Amino acid sequence: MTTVIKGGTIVTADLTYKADVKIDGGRIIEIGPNLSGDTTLDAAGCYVMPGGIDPHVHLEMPFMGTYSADDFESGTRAALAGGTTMVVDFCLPDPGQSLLDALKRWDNKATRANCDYSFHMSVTWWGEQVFDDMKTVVQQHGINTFKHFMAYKGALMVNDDEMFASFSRCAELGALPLVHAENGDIVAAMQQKLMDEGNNGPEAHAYSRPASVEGEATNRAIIIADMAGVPLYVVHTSCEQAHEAIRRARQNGMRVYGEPLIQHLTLDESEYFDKDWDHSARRVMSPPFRNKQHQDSLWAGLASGSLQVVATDHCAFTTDQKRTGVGDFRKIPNGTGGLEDRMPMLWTHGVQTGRITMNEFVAVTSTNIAKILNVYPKKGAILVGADADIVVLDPNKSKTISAATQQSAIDYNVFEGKQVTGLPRYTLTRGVVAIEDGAVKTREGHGQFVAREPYPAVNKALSSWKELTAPRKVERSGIPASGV
Ligand SMILES: NC(=O)NCCC(=O)O
Ligand SMILES: [Zn+2]
Ligand SMILES: [Zn+2]
Repeated sequence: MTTVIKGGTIVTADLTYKADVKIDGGRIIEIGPNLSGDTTLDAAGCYVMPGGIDPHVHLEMPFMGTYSADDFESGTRAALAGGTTMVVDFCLPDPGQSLLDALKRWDNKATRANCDYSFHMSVTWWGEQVFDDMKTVVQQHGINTFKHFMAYKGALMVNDDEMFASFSRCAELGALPLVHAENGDIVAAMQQKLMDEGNNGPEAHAYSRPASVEGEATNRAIIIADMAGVPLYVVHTSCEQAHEAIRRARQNGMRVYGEPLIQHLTLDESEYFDKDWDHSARRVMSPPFRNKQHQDSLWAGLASGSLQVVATDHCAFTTDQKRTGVGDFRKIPNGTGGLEDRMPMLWTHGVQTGRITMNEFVAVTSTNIAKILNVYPKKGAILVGADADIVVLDPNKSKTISAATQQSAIDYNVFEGKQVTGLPRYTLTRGVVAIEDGAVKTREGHGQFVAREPYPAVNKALSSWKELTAPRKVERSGIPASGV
């Protein structure tokens, strides 16, 4: 059974042209004019683009004494409704737990996914078992990325020596380390100080995590990665200080990638000063929202290429869950939603305002991360042979974002009331129509795990350069006698 997407304009990271797209067996089999098939999807007036890839989600995440409310079913349904066709979640081993045991749990949770997915592995503790498991994870489980939390002291945080050991192991295995970059020691001290002073509301969450603690940690992670001879991906880059460290490293020839979130690009710190406790607490996430100057820096990074990916860090908690932190902001579960809204918000605030082009939109929502994760062109491309993960975006279709009509399981939306234009007419996941003009036709369990090979090229280049420039003993003749 073939499907043809007819009459649209194909928009990829580097090309814009009119053509039809023919699909069979979940893949693109032909691109060209006047194609016909068993089923026709009308794309007149629409842009036919690679489906979005969100490389940063936490579905049913065990965190801060609870679980994030969207699981792989509701989370991937929300993703598809917004034009995202692949998500990457973070497998989180408990302290002392083997990486492989943790992975079994994540494999079980993900069986309900409506779209394709993959996993990053988190390094939450260090020891011989983790060292050994990392190899198995890369070589037998299709995971080539390892996440390190520099924050959440006493829980997920790892120290510099552990990071250096893990980054070095990544270098050997052809894997890419990821970091949540905030100085966890300073955050913990600032949190205590604020509480001691009676500053216990959600705004204190933001006060305890200023941009400088993110900038310092980003720079430190970059130096550690450089010493280990490995590329680095910095998740949820929210401020100029972190962006500046990434920009400088890239100018110095280091392979460092930065990932702003749609929340940081479009929402600011004023949300934390709202008189309504619930309103502010619902927006508590780490790093917190910043001011307009930081937002301008992030937008400039996307336009100039110093930042490469827009994600969501979708980690949604209900109002009831957030209320655990009444009287102590440290107990408010950290995280916000965004999976359904990333693409429409970025189209509206990025493409429509002229901050980024349509092609840059495709690059930062799909193609760049497909390349970074080593799944291009299976994902992130409109090419013959690629998976038919496609969004047919209608640039004239509008809606007002509202919790009342969203797919996410939570009872509010941080973008509530925002008007967005540019919505999917169709979202296809491996050739199957999941969204049709707002109607949700997702199939629970349709999603498949996407295995990712290690990266021979980048890591080989870095290790060759490292070897070439390594310190060498100077051989000397006629060494003078010791002066003692
Ligand atoms: N970002 C956040 O506040 N929650 C999710 C966990 C993380 O990514 O740090
Ligand atoms: Zn994080
Ligand atoms: Zn996260």
